[in-house]
Order: sequence, then structure tokens, then C-alpha cells
Amino acid sequence: MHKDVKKILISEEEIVKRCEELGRQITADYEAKQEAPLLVGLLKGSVPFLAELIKHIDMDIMFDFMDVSSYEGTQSVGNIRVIKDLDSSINGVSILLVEDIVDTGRTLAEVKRMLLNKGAKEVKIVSLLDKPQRRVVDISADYVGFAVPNEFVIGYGLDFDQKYRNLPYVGVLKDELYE
Ligand SMILES: O=P(O)(O)OC[C@H]1O[C@H](OP(=O)(O)OP(=O)(O)O)[C@H](O)[C@@H]1O
Ligand code: HPA
Ligand SMILES: [Mg+2]
Repeated sequence: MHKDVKKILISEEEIVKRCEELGRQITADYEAKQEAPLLVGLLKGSVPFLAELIKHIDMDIMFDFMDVSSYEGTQSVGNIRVIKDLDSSINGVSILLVEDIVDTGRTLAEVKRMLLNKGAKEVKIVSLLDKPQRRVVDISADYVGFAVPNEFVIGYGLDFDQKYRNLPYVGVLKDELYE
């Protein structure tokens, strides 16, 4: 275990097993709708989860990435700025947004609204983690890997100060490093 980690919450084995289950469920749901989703990963946190999840979706999907950042300072909280947009038009496209965590819900609520404004036919959400105690915006993921307690988690894409994204598990950062 990394020296800065207080405890491991979810092991790599558990994550892979859950990705298999989510992949099966997503495949079945979209097969029933007779359409394949465009997976949209939000940089950078979603990358490890997206990479594992797509191995277990048994249909011809495509994926793309967006990078957004929250406005700070004078801008109202909840607005976001697009740093990297999608490569092609999403008019009429069914999107499955891929995230590492739903925390306050602000990021996903804004991105979902933005994609629907651009003409997406439907926007569903799959998130590796859900931290429901922190929610300030009324939004929930359609597919969730694991619920986590109200603690700062790192690993499997999740960072603190851009570090720890490459840990193969989800853990809790030691308090003295976070405060
Ligand atoms: O529900 P919220 O309170 O909006 O928080 C969740 C978002 O915050 C983190 O991203 P961050 O903006 O830190 O970018 P990153 O993915 O590059 O780490 C995380 O990856 C989610 O995208
Ligand atoms: O618990 C977290 N860890 C890392 N990044 C995050 N972004 C929102 N919540 C978290
Ligand atoms: Mg982050």
C-alpha cells in the first residue's frame, strides 16, 4: 500500500469485478434499445475506469473525451468552462457519460445540461464512485460502481493535487496530508 494511504476502500479485484457487472448491464440495456452509446469520459479522473469498463461492454461502441473545469472567483459556482470539447457533433446521439466520482454533482449536472443543449438524444451517466452525502445538486448516476463515505478518496483516476491517479485501488488519503 502507498505510504500516503490511510486505508484501502476498494481493491483492484473488486473494481474489475464491478466493471464486468456494469459492462454486462450496460450491454443489455443498450441492446434492448437497439442502439450503441457514445461513451464520453471526463478528463482526467475517468480514464482508468473508462479503460476497464469498455473491455466489458460487448457491442460496437465509440468513445471520446471532454475536459471541463469549474469557474472560480467571481463566476457563480456550478458554471463550467470547456477546456477540450468533443471531436464530433452529438446531434441525435445517445451519450453515456463516464465519471470517476459524483460528489457535489455540479460537474455532471452542468455537463449533462450542456450535452442536451447540443442536441444529444439522451444522456445517461456511469460513475465508478458515488458520494451521496456531499450532494448539493439533484443529480444521480444511472449506473454506479460503489458508494463511498464522506472522505477524500484517491486512486483509480482520483487525485489529490494531481497525484495518486495511478494507484490501482481506491483508498483514503491520510488526514495529515489532506489538511
Ligand atoms: O461532483 P463534483 O463536486 O462536481 O466533483 C466531481 C468531479 O470533480 C473531479 O474532477 P476535477 O475537476 O478535479 O478534475 P479531474 O478529473 O481532472 O481530477 C472528479 O473527477 C469529478 O469530475
Ligand atoms: O473524494 C475525492 N477525491 C478526489 N477528487 C475528488 N473530486 C471530488 N471528490 C473527490
Ligand atoms: Mg480531481
